[in-house]
Amino acid sequence: MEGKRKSIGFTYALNGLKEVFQSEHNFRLHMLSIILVVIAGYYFDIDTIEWLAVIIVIGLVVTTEMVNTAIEEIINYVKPEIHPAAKKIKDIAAGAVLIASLTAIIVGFVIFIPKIF
Ligand SMILES: Nc1ncnc2c1ncn2[C@@H]1O[C@H](COP(=O)(O)OP(=O)(O)OP(=O)(O)O)[C@@H](O)[C@H]1O
Repeated sequence: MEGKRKSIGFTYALNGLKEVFQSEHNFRLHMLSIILVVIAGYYFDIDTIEWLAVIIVIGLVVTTEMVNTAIEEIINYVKPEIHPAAKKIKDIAAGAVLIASLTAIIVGFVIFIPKIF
């Protein structure tokens, strides 16, 4: 019973991933970037620590993107009209995605630039 409830919860979580993938252009771009980074990781034979850094920033970007999308959905649901508070909340959530993405870019540069040149 407990196991079944857990698997239903997992199905809902996967459904959330599918929702974001289908509705968010940015999320699909992030997925493409992840595929390219993983290919680059294998190509340049990065070490274990470098893989860990790559995996952590990928998790950070995907998580913030999903939380940002959930926040946007909440605002669109509770405050669909124009409101300064709605703007502030969405801008802050978008800022979190920007910080996560910049962190990922910096980590990517630190790992791959010395291997390319
Ligand atoms: N209800 C609102 N009231 C005031 N400003 C809003 C409102 N909804 C959106 N905005 C402004 O428009 C920006 C874009 O919001 P929107 O909901 O379109 O997200 P988005 O840019 O489409 O995000 P994504 O591309 O991740 O879906 C917000 O960051 C905010 O500045």
